[in-house]
Parts: sequence; structure tokens; C-alpha cells
Amino acid sequence: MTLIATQSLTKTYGNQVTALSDLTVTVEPGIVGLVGANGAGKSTFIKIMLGLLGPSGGQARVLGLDPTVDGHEVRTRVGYMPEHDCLPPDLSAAEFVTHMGRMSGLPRTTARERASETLRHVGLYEERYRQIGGYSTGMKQRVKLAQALVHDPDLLLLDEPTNGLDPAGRDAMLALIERIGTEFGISVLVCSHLLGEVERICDALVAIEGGRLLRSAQLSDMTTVTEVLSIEVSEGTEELAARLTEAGLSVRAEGQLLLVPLVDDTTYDLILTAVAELDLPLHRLDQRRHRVAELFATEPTEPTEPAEPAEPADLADAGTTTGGLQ
Ligand SMILES: Nc1ncnc2c1ncn2[C@@H]1O[C@H](COP(=O)(O)OP(=O)(O)OP(=O)(O)O)[C@@H](O)[C@H]1O
Repeated sequence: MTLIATQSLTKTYGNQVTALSDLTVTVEPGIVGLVGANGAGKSTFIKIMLGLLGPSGGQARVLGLDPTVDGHEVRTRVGYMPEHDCLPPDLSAAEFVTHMGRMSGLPRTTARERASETLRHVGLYEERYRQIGGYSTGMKQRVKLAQALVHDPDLLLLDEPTNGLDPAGRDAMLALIERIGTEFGISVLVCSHLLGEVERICDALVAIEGGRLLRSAQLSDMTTVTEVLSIEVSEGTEELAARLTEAGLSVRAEGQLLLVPLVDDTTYDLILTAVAELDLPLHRLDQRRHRVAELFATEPTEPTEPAEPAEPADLADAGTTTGGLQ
């Protein structure tokens, strides 16, 4: 079943800011990233899906329901992890998550059991009776995730779940979200301005910019192969580059790699012959794949250029620079 479907969805706030504009998109089951720079409209999108905000125009369906009229039912079937801190510091995680379970309609004993279970899933079982005020940022993010899971939803909406976390904390949170999606079979829509981060765990990506749809596709469709061969030898890289140039190939070095346009099947033969003649240890010979970030770039980029960023691609300032995703 389609998780989310919108048709010409538009939201204009009272201050005349148009946060969503004519947005038509379909989200299928799985782990889906909703990516866009800060202010792109991600939180507004989530709040409309939950029935917390009404759209100014267009339609939305969540799990087949209309959130403007079936908001309560939507919220019983959907878990929501908000972006900002919203936790009571003087309650324990067990008390808070139990309370949220009760708010979702679970009986007292079931709510208590489910709270323990979800706090165990997010790695907070041992700490569950401590006051939340004394928790680290990473632990607080996990409590927010646990309260979204307590009523066993069909769909989780996570708004910037790695906010405020250090790289290790981000990795742990992403691994947890991936486990929820794969082991528990719960579909997840994860909002982020960090494309490089969410692309690691998502089956599909929806990118928005200035409230408009930029692109929506399965990740596998985005990482299509390019017509460029990537060659890596453990030694003799320069020697090989010279030999391939002599053989009539156009060679470009990128770090330890040599990149050669794939003309036809003879390109492989020429490379393998040169490697054999020079008696070099061939480490890798394969067809390059596009990186997802290249396909989101507003400005066309050369697919063979990019180097791997040390940190995930940060879209936070994209709106104020190129106007596109980075
Ligand atoms: N309650 C509101 N009243 C007026 N304008 C708002 C309101 N909420 C959001 N906006 C504006 O709508 C636009 C989209 O905001 P939104 O929070 O949905 O974006 P976002 O992609 O979630 O960004 P962020 O991650 O920074 O929250 C922004 O220009 C924002 O300033």
C-alpha cells in the first residue's frame, strides 16, 4: 500500500510564506529520505501528514487516510519524532514513554510493557528509570524515537533524527533507524538536510527545494552506472597511465584511480593487456556509478569528478548558495 500520496499540496502560512507549493509526490513502503535545505518545507510536510496543520490547497493521503478529517486515526497508526527537544526533564524515560503509550490509547499495563520493550530496542533499557534531564543529547534523541515507536505504528515520521549528535552518535542513530526499517518492518520517512547521511540507509529519496519537488526516485535508479571505467593497481599507476595513453585511451588520474571512458568492449581488452604486459597487480577494474549527490546538483556536474566527502553532504546552506542540493 502507498504510504503517502499528495496532489498539488500547498501550504502558505499567515505571514505569506509559502512553505509547500504544488507538491505532488508518492511515497512507497520502505525507508525513505525526505531531503532538503533548512526551510525547504520538510517539517511543514510532516505536520500536514499528521493532521496537525491543514493544507492551504491540494490533497494528502497517509496510509489511505485523509489527515484533515482522519487526523486521530492517522496518529494512532503513525509515530512521530519531532525535530526539537520536547522532553520533560523531571520524568524518567520509562514514565514518559509509558505516558505517550497511554496517550495513544494503550491500556496501562500494555503501555508499561511496550515502553520497556521500545526503550530496550533503542538501547536505553538500563537507564530507563533515570530522569531525562540528566541524559546526553544522544540518549534524548533515543527517548524521542522510543515514544514514536511505543504504539507499534505502521509508519514512522522522523524529523532530523541526528540533530545535535556527534559523528559516532549519528552513525548509531542511523543504524538504529535502519534496523527499525528492516528487522521490525516499519516504514520510515526520515527528514534531513544531510543527503550524504540519509542516502546510506534509504531505499528511496524525495528531495524538495523551496517547497517544490526537486526529485523523487528509488536509490537504485539514481546510482546508475556511468560510461567510465575505474582502474586501480597497487603499484605502477603512472606507468599504466602512460601505456594506456599510448594505446589511444583518454586517461585521467583521480587519487589512486585511473579513469578511462568506456568506448566499447575493446576498452576492457586494452586495459587488461596493458596491465598484463606491465605485470602490475590489478586491484580493481569496474564501471563507475553516479553518486546520489551529483544527481541532486542544480548545476550539472562532471560525473567522474567528485571525491568522497569526509562528512555527509550538508544541505543546510544550499538554499542561500546555489539554490539547490549539494
Ligand atoms: N508557523 C510558521 N509560521 C510562519 N512561517 C513558518 C512557520 N513554520 C515554518 N515557516 C516557514 O516555512 C518555511 C518552511 O519551513 P519548514 O520548517 O517546514 O522547513 P524545514 O525544511 O523543515 O526546515 P528546518 O529543518 O529548518 O525546520 C520556512 O521559510 C519557514 O520559515
